Amino acid sequence: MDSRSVAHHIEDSDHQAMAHRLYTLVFPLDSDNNRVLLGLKKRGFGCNKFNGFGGKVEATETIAEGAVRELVEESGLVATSMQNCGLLLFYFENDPVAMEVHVYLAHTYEGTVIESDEMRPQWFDIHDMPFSQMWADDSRWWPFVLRGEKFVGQFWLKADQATITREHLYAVESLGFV
Ligand SMILES: Nc1nc2c([nH]c(=O)n2[C@H]2C[C@H](O)[C@@H](COP(=O)(O)OP(=O)(O)OP(=O)(O)O)O2)c(=O)[nH]1
Repeated sequence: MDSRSVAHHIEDSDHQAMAHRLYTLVFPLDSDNNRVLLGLKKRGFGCNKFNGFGGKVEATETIAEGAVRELVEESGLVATSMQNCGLLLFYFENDPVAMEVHVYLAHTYEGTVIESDEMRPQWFDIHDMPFSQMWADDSRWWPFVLRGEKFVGQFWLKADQATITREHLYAVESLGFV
């Protein structure tokens, strides 16, 4: 069990004991213009989907460090302030390892947006997200972001990694355990 995992704080005894692989997911916001930067994933897991910027947390870094690193690698932006806004847990059919995704909003950042090998960045209106080209769960929890609510979402998926068979999504006062 990864000691950085926060899954044991989630009241779900069936899943607390599972191994959790840690990921980050960062959404740079342009609040003045109500825009968010997404990237079209060009390869690998989630190919051809728009998403925030993130990936696996490496063994030698904290989750927040991983979030900053993945953002700069995939978008060119260096976050100067980030807020942890959500926690997503994905359980795939026939997979003993759950995905634990730490979601952040980047309110300020430096640098220039660049296309990377992995992502083609594009700004979107926060009220007009390309959900048909995003992961199926994203349209469920994005409204929490719009309302400024922190959230925890647990999603159970079929082995096709797309079909949600069950979900438990709720607002939390704090993600202080993260
Ligand atoms: N919005 C959203 N993001 C998701 C979902 N599922 C999921 O893994 N992600 C995110 C978490 C990570 O940011 C990203 C997956 O990480 P990755 O496989 O690209 O990780 P990586 O860059 O380290 O991988 P690699 O290709 O370099 O080996 O996708 C989902 O359902 N919705």
